[in-house]
Amino acid sequence: MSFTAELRDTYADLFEAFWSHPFFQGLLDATASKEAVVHYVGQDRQYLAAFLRCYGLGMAKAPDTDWTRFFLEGARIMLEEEPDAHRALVAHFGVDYDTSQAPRLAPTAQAYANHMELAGHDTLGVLMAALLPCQWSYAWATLRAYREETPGPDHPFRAWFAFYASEECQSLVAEYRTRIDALAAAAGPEERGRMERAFVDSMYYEVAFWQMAASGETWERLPSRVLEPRDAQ
Ligand SMILES: Cc1ncc(CO)c(N)n1
Repeated sequence: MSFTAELRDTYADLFEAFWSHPFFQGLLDATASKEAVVHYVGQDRQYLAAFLRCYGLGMAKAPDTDWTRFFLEGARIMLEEEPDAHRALVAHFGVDYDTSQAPRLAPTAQAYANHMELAGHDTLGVLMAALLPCQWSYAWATLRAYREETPGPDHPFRAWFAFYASEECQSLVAEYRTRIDALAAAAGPEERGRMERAFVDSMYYEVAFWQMAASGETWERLPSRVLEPRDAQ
């Protein structure tokens, strides 16, 4: 079995948690609240900016121009096409995409971005393993949505589902997997272990990102005793 097929198998529970999270299910049955969706889009916009910086770290590691082109194409899709998927989410609530920006990443989203960036200071294989869940979880879950209960033409978030389930996003995942499988096959057991860890942590953060959106997590929502510590005893 390939490295990524083994990851899929071993961490099937995380894929299921991603699918069944109430926020994703709320997008699927179109019951997600305006507040949660707008919070999600504001955070995700900044998350994607962080992801693009990781593509920059990948470019700095590219062993040849084939890899450079891979990162370039991934960045192009993220810059030019993914924002339209976001627009489709907030448009349903009459919210303008450009005004749904968050001033900064919430703790969970920041932790995820930090994790990916740190992986960008390890090997190309570790970086790729940390980036894979972003592409894979969305492409997998939206394709499953199409197979199980196709978001129809009247679905308010149809364009969002259609983007991630598209042939373009599916083949991007396939390409990520081919490249990661080759890197894993060439890596020693220690590096492969770090690749697995990087992947699992990102999968965990993908589920946590839904929770961040659903709960409206921000730094400001920390309990007041943390923000305003009492005098030291
Ligand atoms: C947090 C997160 N993960 C994955 C994707 C898919 O690109 C996204 N837009 N946001």
